[in-house]
Amino acid sequence: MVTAKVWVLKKHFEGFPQTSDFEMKQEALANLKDGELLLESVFLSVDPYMRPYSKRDMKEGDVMIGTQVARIVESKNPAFAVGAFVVANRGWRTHFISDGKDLNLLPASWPESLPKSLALGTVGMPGLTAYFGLFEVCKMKPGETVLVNAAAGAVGSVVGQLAKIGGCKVVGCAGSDSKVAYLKKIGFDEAFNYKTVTCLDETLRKASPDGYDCFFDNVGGEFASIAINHMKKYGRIAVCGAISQYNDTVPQKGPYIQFPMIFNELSMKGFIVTSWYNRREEGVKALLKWVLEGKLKYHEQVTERFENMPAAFIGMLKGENLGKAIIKV
Ligand SMILES: NC(=O)C1=CN([C@@H]2O[C@H](COP(=O)(O)OP(=O)(O)OC[C@H]3O[C@@H](n4cnc5c(N)ncnc54)[C@H](OP(=O)(O)O)[C@@H]3O)[C@@H](O)[C@H]2O)C=CC1
Ligand SMILES: CCCCCC(=O)/C=C/[C@H]1[C@H](O)CC(=O)[C@@H]1CCCCCCC(=O)O
Repeated sequence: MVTAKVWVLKKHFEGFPQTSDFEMKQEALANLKDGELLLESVFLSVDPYMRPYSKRDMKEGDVMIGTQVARIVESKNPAFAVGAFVVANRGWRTHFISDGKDLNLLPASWPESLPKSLALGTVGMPGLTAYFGLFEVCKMKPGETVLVNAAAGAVGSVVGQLAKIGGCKVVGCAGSDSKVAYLKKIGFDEAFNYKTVTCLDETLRKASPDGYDCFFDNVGGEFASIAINHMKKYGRIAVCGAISQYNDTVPQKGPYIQFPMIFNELSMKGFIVTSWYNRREEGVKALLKWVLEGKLKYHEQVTERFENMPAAFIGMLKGENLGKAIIKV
């Protein structure tokens, strides 16, 4: 019999999550029935959505939501071979049993040279968010200027590089000078540290005096309220995330967006990447190809050991990650 370690939400987060809000427990797994598989998590993902979705969907005592890359260690299902790797959505667990229906096998063509953890990042949900958000929601066209915030993270770093692949000028911001240096290294035309600029309005104007055609917003709040005034006529805003608001205990005021929306005839669309998953294969294929061609660079912030998941999650919310935050079990 296998015993799994799991992290549960001990206490709903109030403001910024604390390690004391989590509790590690053990779960005894039953013996496999026909049609079932036993899997072990190899890499787990910590993502910003876990903060707002925990409040909306979870109750205290539930296992934390989340995805993993897992290896099949035992199989009583002929469709799944022992040793194969899958992406699963089974929460913060070291081991679990599945009937196979909720698993996505890693493409058979997954190159040996690439870490399988990329299936949780650049070639997974965050990369697909950048791909569909930029090409379908922003409807980015060659020659345009794209603005992206949280640009050195899992989604933002892909957004910037896809904008360059698509023939655009890209401006990005992040919360440290070393992240800004990374953005320049991976091809951003302009990059700045939003925490140290004296005037965001002036910085955005200087980075693109003619304004922005596309704004890929990962942050919301005050940044978005200022950036909206820098959109060009018929500009498009993809509302992807609002991380600056996830830990608020008192809702922020504003923004009052009507004037720039009307004067510049802007389009603003919120989206959830899974709505595009009928085209998931297309997205994964394109992202994998660009990674293999060296056109799409990746960086992972790998935290060792399952025991450190809460710390990795809190660290990601604080901005300690460059690229995708991953836990290696
Ligand atoms: N709509 C959708 O389908 C999806 C939406 N998302 C959203 O995309 C956004 C980015 O996610 P992801 O790439 O996974 O995460 P990241 O890898 O970018 O990690 C989060 C980053 O957010 C930045 N951040 C934290 N607090 C603030 C703040 N107050 N103001 C500005 N930046 C902040 C930090 O970077 P820094 O050092 O720069 O501050 C941190 O590293 C999130 O808002 C997420 O919810 C993600 C996936 C799917
Ligand atoms: C105001 C909240 C904005 C959150 C934006 C965000 O980060 C959305 C992320 C989703 C992404 O589009 C695809 C996902 O898988 C994320 C949502 C995951 C929900 C988990 C559902 C619970 C479960 O797994 O049991």
